[in-house]
Amino acid sequence: MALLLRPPTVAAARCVSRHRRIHQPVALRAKVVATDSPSFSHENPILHLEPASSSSSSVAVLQCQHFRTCSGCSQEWDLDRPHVVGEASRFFRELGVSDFIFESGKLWEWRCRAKLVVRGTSERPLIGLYKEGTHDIVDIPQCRGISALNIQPYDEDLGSDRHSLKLISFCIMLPLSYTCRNENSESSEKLNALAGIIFGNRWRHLLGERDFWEHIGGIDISLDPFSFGQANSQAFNSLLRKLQKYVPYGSSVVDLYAGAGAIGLSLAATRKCRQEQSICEPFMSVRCVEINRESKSSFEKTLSRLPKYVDCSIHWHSTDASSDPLHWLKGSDVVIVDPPRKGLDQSLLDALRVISFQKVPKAHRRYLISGNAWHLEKAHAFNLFPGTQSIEVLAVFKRGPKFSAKNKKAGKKKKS
Ligand SMILES: C[S@@+](CC[C@H](N)C(=O)[O-])C[C@H]1O[C@@H](n2cnc3c(N)ncnc32)[C@H](O)[C@@H]1O
Repeated sequence: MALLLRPPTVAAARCVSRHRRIHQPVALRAKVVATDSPSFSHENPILHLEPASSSSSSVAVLQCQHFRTCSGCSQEWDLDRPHVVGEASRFFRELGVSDFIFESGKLWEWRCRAKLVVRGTSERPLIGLYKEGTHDIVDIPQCRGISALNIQPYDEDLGSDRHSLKLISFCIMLPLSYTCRNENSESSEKLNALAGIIFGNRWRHLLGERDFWEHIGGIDISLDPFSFGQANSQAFNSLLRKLQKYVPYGSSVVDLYAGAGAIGLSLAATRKCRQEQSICEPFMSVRCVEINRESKSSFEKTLSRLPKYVDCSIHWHSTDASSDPLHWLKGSDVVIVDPPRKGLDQSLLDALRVISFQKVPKAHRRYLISGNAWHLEKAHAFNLFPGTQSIEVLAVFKRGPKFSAKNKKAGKKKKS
């Protein structure tokens, strides 16, 4: 089999634990990237895993009047240090990562996207989340996570920042997708007065700016209502910036579970695939693989706004990443995997093991890092959902077994 994943390859996984209460066990979801050279630096401010000082904990308090009733948040104190971080740290230490780091950004009003339920009456609408374990709506006008409900509507004359626009487009449109399935219904006509409506699997733009743009990871990213979009753009931006440092210039990247291609396209733009690159420099390519066909138009819009100097081969593939995954791994130096919460598809996991270390006996191929097929190199955690027990971890894997500093020294001596 001709596999072009050249050793030593790096893989990075973005893991997520989404647990409402701290006593629940931690589960991690992974996003994988594979690269050739581990060049990276730490330029962003990083919160290391040291006990939080009393002064910092007194500052990072949720102070939300809905905390007891709303199911959105599960941690009221130390928002900059979710309890789950300790568990995650132990988890990664056991896997050989001693310098697990956790980065926290905006702690309030960080949420740019929210799916809220609308109930109540037209005189007194209730907009919020279900009460834990019920179908009762908790109205959350003073929510500290999103500023949507306090925000002034976008004013063409006065202007408004991107954040306001974003909140309006997503907080108004998504609830309508739930209440208005029939385009010809009486209520849908009434709703036509609003900005945009989602009908089943399509949406209609009615007024205002048609396209919604965010500047993340160094590029303008277009997201329509059907494309996956991260809830915390600022923290996602930090994650992307970190990830970019692990991807060598000129890599062949495959972005599996790509959504609208935010990760793949930001790598294409930032890993310097310039026209004027010399003949001996490697040529970068990016393939985005996504099952949701609706994301393609967002991908194409983003592509159209990439800087002119980006001159690498970039392709979109509307398909299931889990069917014939080897096809996507072959010829890739970097594999990014950012699956939905259910995690990586088994077929892809199998393919990653097969492609990474062909000599591992079949019986040992139980986990990505078992049998020394891959080893976990780094883990950077990001506070993507302050107030909850959900963190996202960019985990970097390299192909083959981990060599200790001692072994590395010995190897170098031998070479010389
Ligand atoms: C967590 S989102 C990640 C999106 C993107 N990486 C981002 O950060 O914007 C997971 C994406 O995987 C897609 N997906 C789910 N199952 C898939 C499959 N079997 N093959 C390809 N894409 C899939 C979903 O439609 C969704 O867009």
